[in-house]
Amino acid sequence: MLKLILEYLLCILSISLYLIHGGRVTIALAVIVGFNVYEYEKYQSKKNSNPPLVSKEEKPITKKKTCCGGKGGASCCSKNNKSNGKKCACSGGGGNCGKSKTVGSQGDEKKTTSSNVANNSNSVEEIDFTNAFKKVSSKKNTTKKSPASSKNVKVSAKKNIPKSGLTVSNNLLDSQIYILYSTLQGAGERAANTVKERLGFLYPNDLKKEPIIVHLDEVNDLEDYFVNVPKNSIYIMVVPSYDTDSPLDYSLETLDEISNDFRIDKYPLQKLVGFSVLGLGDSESWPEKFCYQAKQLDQLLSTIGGRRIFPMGQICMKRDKWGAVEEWADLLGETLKDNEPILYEYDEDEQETSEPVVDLEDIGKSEELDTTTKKMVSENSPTYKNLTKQGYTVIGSHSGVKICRWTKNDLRGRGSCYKHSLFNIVSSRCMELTPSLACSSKCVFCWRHGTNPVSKNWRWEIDEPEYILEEGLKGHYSKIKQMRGVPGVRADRFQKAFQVRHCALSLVGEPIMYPHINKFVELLHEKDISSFLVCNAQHPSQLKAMRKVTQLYLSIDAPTKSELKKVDRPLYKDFWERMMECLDIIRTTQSHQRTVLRLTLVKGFNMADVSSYADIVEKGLPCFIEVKGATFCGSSDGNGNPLTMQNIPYYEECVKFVESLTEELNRRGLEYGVAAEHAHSNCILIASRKFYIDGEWYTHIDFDKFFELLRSDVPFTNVDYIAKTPEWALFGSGGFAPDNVRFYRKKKDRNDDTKEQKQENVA
Ligand SMILES: Cc1cc2nc3c(=O)[nH]c(=O)nc-3n(C[C@H](O)[C@H](O)[C@H](O)COP(=O)(O)O)c2cc1C
Ligand code: SF4
Repeated sequence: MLKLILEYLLCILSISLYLIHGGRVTIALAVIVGFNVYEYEKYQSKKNSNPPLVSKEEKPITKKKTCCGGKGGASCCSKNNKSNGKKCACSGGGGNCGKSKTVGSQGDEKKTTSSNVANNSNSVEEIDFTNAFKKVSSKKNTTKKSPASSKNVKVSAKKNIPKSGLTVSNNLLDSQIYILYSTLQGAGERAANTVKERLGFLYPNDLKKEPIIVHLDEVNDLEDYFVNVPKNSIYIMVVPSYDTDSPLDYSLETLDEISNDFRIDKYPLQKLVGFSVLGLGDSESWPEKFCYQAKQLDQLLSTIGGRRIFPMGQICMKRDKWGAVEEWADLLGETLKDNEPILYEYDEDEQETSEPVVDLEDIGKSEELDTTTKKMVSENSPTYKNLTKQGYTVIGSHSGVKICRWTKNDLRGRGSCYKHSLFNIVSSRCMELTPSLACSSKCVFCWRHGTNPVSKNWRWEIDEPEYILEEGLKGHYSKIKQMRGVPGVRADRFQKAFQVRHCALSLVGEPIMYPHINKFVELLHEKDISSFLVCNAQHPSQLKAMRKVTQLYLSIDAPTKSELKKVDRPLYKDFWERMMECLDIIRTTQSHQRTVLRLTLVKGFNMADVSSYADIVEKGLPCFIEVKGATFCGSSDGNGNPLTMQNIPYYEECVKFVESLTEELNRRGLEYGVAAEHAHSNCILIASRKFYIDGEWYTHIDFDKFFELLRSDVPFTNVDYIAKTPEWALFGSGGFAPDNVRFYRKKKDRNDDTKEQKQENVA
């Protein structure tokens, strides 16, 4: 206003002087006035774009952002547009507001983008959703960018995350603390317990809620933990680092995926009150990579919106004393008591991406793999030691072979496994092998859970199939050789055992994940070794691409989405859709194969809903349905297995289940019948009636015919290499082969049987 009056007076003065002096002085005066007005404008705009930096002592200003949200029409944005030449970051729709990306869901007016932080430079804005942190200073909005700062701005704009701010003073002690830990050998668990104990001293006087400890491997849905963060929580992450494959890899992979997933909120951890990471490592043996995974985790948490409330601890397990863990935890506790605002900074320069992953779908191009890719199980890794201790021979870096108890049994003339009764596999000539020790599920009944690597994608070095087969056979034969001194081993069977005829591709992990699975099966067939491939129904594209196998299994561990999630704890979010797709594939593309659905019954988990199982069978129309009671793997040895003996069904319960399922299938017009059994293994076979010829079951395999057909290059189907099911294997006959001697333990009870079964796997 004052400026206008001044300009008005000056104008009158100029005209008067012009009339008096004839123009020269007037021109000079007009130039002076114009210059001053210009200088004044410049000063005002500079003042607006340089808010004072907020010092730690200053109280954060909690005024909300001044953007119109669309209501202010042109006036809101035009000023900023004029001053810096950029679009307004208003998320509202009206007026002249420029369009820009908003973070997360629409209409959440508290969410701001980095660009609105940059543009509304004379306002003070909120930078998170929880009210735990508020932005008090936005960095200066430079119009001329140096190369470094332009890189920053670019990353920041892409990330849409504020670069710095102060938290509001909120009471951290009100939060629920989760201590999430990872471990392979136990130090991580011990450290997490120590942190819990030390923070526990603050409860209930200071801390309102007792800290909760969580083993990351036992979290059913890890993604959910980081996307749908529990309200008012603090995550304290305790993690060791491994330069070999370790369980933490999966957590890092999940966080990395979250940060790159366009479908979900990019900053889900903004809802977290805060986080802190405690890294464990060994700086003497791994000086270059000391606590490197803790650092990656710390950065990833920050990338998806997490706010560090306490500096990352890095503890060397060799050099530092255990007291260092206590010290870190105590300091963290002290910090929680302190309500002073915390400076939050997002430093793009420090953001590193975690391990590159190779999508299983792209694996055909595996030769181009990054040479820095890790080994799945390297020789110096604790996983390797665990596996070898359990009797596995680790082949190369991702395959394993082990002789199962049935192979030993059969060598001693005590009978084969259920696959002998059902399909004619002789256990003493069977090799159990997996080309992928890693799996994409964490099934509750898996005896290996807790020690095998888990991943959705293949992200490791790849061994050649020729090498795996050669070394696998070597490993298997060396274990057979060891049996020569065992009492009761039959010389004829011992001799034949050195010519493997069957390969059960199951053991542990998910064999179809191995990128060269087709080549591997081909090599088996070249050696007249039949192939029994068991898949977890999570990799439809690999299943579709499978060439001929002797028998193709899909494990169906539950008939409904919610039960499947509970039993298999799959890593894939779309696990149900994947399973449905696999069922479609075996009904269509792979219908020429001998297809089997394997149902593993777990009492209290997946036995109740017979009708839903019938839906599954109807969708896949398999040749066979192999129903097997789960075996007890022990739940007390810390393998994360929640099953108890109460979850193991009795044989009669399995029979009842099979009969009702068959009845239901027949009621729907699907022609299936109960064909064979192996009562000792709690295993019963339902078969399609196309294997019931002239009043007799033909569920066995004619292996010679299979190889003959394979070599003839003539297309053939599942009914072209069948053999009659012998009397002793038929349902109701028990399934014990006559040329064997039944062996009873002296004091045999159900628990003894279970102990035995612990050795047996579900191959
Ligand atoms: C095979 C192997 C690889 C390791 N790699 C690293 C490493 O890269 N960086 C590091 O700081 N520590 C490394 N360590 C040390 C572990 O992180 C350390 O011993 C930690 O305490 C193990 O925790 P845990 O017992 O919970 O598994 C490695 C240890 C082993 C056995
Ligand atoms: S049971 Fe099979 S599918 Fe399930 S986790 Fe174990 S290996 Fe994987």
